[in-house]
Amino acid sequence: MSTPQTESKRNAGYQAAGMVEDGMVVGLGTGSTVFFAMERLGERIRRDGLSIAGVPTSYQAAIRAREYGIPLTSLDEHPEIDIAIDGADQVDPAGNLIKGRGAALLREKCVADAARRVIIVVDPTKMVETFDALVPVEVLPFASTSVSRRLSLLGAVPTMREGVKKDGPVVTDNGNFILDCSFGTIGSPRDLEAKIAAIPGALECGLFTAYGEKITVIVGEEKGCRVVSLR
Ligand SMILES: O=C[C@H](O)[C@H](O)[C@H](O)COP(=O)(O)O
Repeated sequence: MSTPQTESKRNAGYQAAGMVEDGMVVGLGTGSTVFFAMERLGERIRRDGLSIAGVPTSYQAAIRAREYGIPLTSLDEHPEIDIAIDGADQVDPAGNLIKGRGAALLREKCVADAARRVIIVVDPTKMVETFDALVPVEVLPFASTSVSRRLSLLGAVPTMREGVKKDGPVVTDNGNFILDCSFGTIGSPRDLEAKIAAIPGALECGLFTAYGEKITVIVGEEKGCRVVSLR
C-alpha cells in the first residue's frame, strides 16, 4: 500500500534519477529511498537507451540494480564516480548526514568520497536542525569490546546491532559488527566523527560531515519535491 511517506521517497528518488546523464558512473546507495532512483534509472535505460554503470554500496543495492537492469561496475574499475545517489537517516542544515540504518555506511562513505557530486534523497522526516539519531559504528569483531568501551568514554551508549531472522549480531557486507550509539543531541558532528575515527578497530561511523560542498539534498513531498539550500 502506498503511504504519503512512500510517495515522498518515490518523488525524491525519481528526481535524482533525472539528474543522471548518459555515460555517467553512478554510485548506488542502499535503502528504501534510493531504490526509487534505481527504478527510474532502469526505466530510462530500457526506454531511452541511457548508458550508465553503477557502483553498488551493498549486496542489497547490487541485487536491486540487477533486477532493474542497471549494469554494474566496481570502485576498483572507477575510483572516480560522476554522481552518487544515496539516502540518509538524518540531514542537518549544513548537509551533514547520519547514515547506516541499513549497515551499509562503510561502503557508502567510500562511494561518497569518490563521487564528484552526491545527491541525498530523503522524505521530510529526515530533515533536522540538530542530530539526535543513533550513530552506527562499524567495528572489527576482534575489537568490538574495546571499541565499545572507548565509545562509552566519548559519552555514547553503544548497543550491538542484532540480526533479524538470524540469532546474534548483524554481520555487515564487510564481515564486521555494528554498534548503534546513542549520544543524545550531537553538538559538533564533525568533532565527533573525528574522535570516533581515531579509535583503533572503529572502521567507520555513520556521521558524514566532509561532503557538504558536493551534496545536493532532495526532499520528496507527497506531491513533488524540493531541493534544499544548505547553510
Ligand atoms: O545503511 C543504510 C543507508 O545509510 C541508508 O541510505 C539510510 O539508512 C537511509 O535509508 P532509507 O532511505 O531506507 O531511509
